[in-house]
Amino acid sequence: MSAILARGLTRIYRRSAEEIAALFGVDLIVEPGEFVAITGASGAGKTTLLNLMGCLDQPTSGLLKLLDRDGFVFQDYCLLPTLTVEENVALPLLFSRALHQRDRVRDLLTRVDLQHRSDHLPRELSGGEQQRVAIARALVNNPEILLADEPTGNLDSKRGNEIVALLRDMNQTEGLTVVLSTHNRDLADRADRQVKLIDGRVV
Ligand SMILES: Nc1ncnc2c1ncn2[C@@H]1O[C@H](COP(=O)(O)OP(=O)(O)OP(=O)(O)O)[C@@H](O)[C@H]1O
Repeated sequence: MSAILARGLTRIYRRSAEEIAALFGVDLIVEPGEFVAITGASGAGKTTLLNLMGCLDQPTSGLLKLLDRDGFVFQDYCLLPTLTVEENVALPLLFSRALHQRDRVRDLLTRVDLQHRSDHLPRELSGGEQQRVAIARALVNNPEILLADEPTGNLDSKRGNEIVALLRDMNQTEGLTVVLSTHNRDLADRADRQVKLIDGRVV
């Protein structure tokens, strides 16, 4: 079974009389354990595609099948400012009705090398550190698929490389399926496969 299967996936934004086809007839299969980079110029439809895969948005038409629960990482981290690092990572457990699994949270914070910062607030961390907290949070419910929209977009190239190395490591050691979008050619080259979008279509 594929991790992600999209057939004829289309998303049209309607604003009064205007229609913008952000994504048009996209066919895509991602196999379990793959590491795929979605590339393309600004406005090509990368965010639209990832939002659909993450069920943050609904397609206008087409078919989308997902193997299992997914975790989502945003370009601008989306951490809650008044919660500590540990509380941010534990937050999805609340919604999945799991008890606060302190061991799981601690394990993930160790994995992203932030075990010593668990009591800090997001504003006390650098951008790269905040993104590592966001990755730990996305993984806390043991998803099979990790979706990351420009996870390195706000970071310098050194920090960006560290984030991609971390995702690559999770992919190789735990078989996590990873789909990320990026403008950065070097980062895209480190994926198993690149899927390029031009004007909402896969080329
Ligand atoms: N809510 C919206 N209403 C109308 N048009 C939208 C909306 N969101 C996105 N679009 C349009 O859909 C197209 C695809 O946008 P999308 O954000 O998916 O591109 P992207 O490849 O992620 O771009 P970037 O690299 O700049 O983030 C663009 O033309 C954009 O202007």
